[in-house]
Amino acid sequence: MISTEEAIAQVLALVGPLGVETVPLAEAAGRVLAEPVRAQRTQPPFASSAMDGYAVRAAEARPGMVLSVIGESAAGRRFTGALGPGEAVRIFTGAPVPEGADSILIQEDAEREGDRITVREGRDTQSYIRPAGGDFTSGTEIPAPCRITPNLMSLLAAMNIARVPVARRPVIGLLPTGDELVWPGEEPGPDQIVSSNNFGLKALLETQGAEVRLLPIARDRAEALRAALDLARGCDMLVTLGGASVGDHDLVQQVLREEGLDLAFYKIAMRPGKPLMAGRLRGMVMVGLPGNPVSSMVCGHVFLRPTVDRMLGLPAGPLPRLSAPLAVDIGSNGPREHYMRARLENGRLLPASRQDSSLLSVLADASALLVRPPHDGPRTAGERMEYIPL
Ligand SMILES: Nc1nc2c(c(=O)[nH]1)N[C@H]1C(S)=C(S)[C@@H](COP(=O)(O)OP(=O)(O)OC[C@H]3O[C@@H](n4cnc5c(N)ncnc54)[C@H](O)[C@@H]3O)O[C@H]1N2
Ligand code: MOO
Repeated sequence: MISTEEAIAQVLALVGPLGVETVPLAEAAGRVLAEPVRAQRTQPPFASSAMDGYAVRAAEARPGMVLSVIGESAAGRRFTGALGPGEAVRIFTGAPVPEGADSILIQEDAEREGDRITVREGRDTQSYIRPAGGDFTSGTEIPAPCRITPNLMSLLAAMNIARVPVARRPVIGLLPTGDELVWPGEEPGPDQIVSSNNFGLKALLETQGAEVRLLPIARDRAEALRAALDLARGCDMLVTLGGASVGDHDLVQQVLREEGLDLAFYKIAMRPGKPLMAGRLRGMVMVGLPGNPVSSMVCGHVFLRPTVDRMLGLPAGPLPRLSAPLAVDIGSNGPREHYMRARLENGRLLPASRQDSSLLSVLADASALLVRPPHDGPRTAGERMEYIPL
């Protein structure tokens, strides 16, 4: 059995970035910017007012001074003249500051009568002028690669970048296997359960930026697995679910080897996740996840999230870990690195009392995976331990 760290490195070595496509800005959210882009304009394009009020000369806007209002500058419609001595221009937020003005007198500090304003006592003396190019200037670069967050979307739009070069999304086929499985909404037979792993993983992979193809459930027969393989044609990655262990009906490895699977590894020192396998098959990366529902999801986090990142051209490696003190004493660990379902409570890590890899209710309640090295000795409450936030 290889270590989890070694297994992550081996899976990542099987994949690379998939290439670039251009999408309209409105479709770029959540994608990965694949190439640097440059601002097509300067923002603001002119010195603009940050407040509603009057454009004035600061030296003249002293308490008690009377100024005459000679026009108006609104956002989208500027005042075309220039400001002379003793003059003010009515101005609104976002409007261009007229020539000759160097300060905004906010309207709360001006008393207006007809075309005249009087400057009030104790006026706010901030200039309230946003300089041209104060946000960004034409040619400012957004470096790549990076995820296009909602905040970055606003910036790209403001920069007038209407078409965005993004990483092609990896297409991932999810193949549930097992005679016991039915789809959600179906009526399971007396010995059957609802296939859940593919739905959890679909959500996980889509959140990470992949496009998921839900393949039909393959029954525990070689022909069924072969037929499913045909349906996976065109995928960048095939993820099989279940059938990975040593039972008589665990056929995935045997059948896929017959179909050309070049296996990189099988079995890792990880709990849950021991029977994990990975390799290459018909131009796809193949990852075989264990069937136990929590094993599937934990392996999805630990292996598939970095793999999707790599295919998107992002920096990829083991998930970042944080550390926190333990809330309780825990006994020693066995030979596999243990990813314990845990909750963070008042900043302390509390492992769930039941760690069986079939318990989805425990996983759904967890906010962290407490990671214990192989053969870790007993630990006492208060000791700091590493965890992966979920
Ligand atoms: N003698 C041994 N038995 C087992 C070993 C072992 O080393 N020696 N390893 C155990 C470990 S650890 C795991 S993990 C499981 C993995 O088994 P498989 O990958 O072969 O998975 P299945 O046998 O097909 O299913 C296991 C379990 O998970 C349920 N399952 C499967 N697919 C789904 C799905 N899509 N949605 C929901 N639940 C699913 C399935 O019904 C079983 O209950 O093997 C241990 N055994
Ligand atoms: O390793 Mo299995 O994945 O513990 O349940």
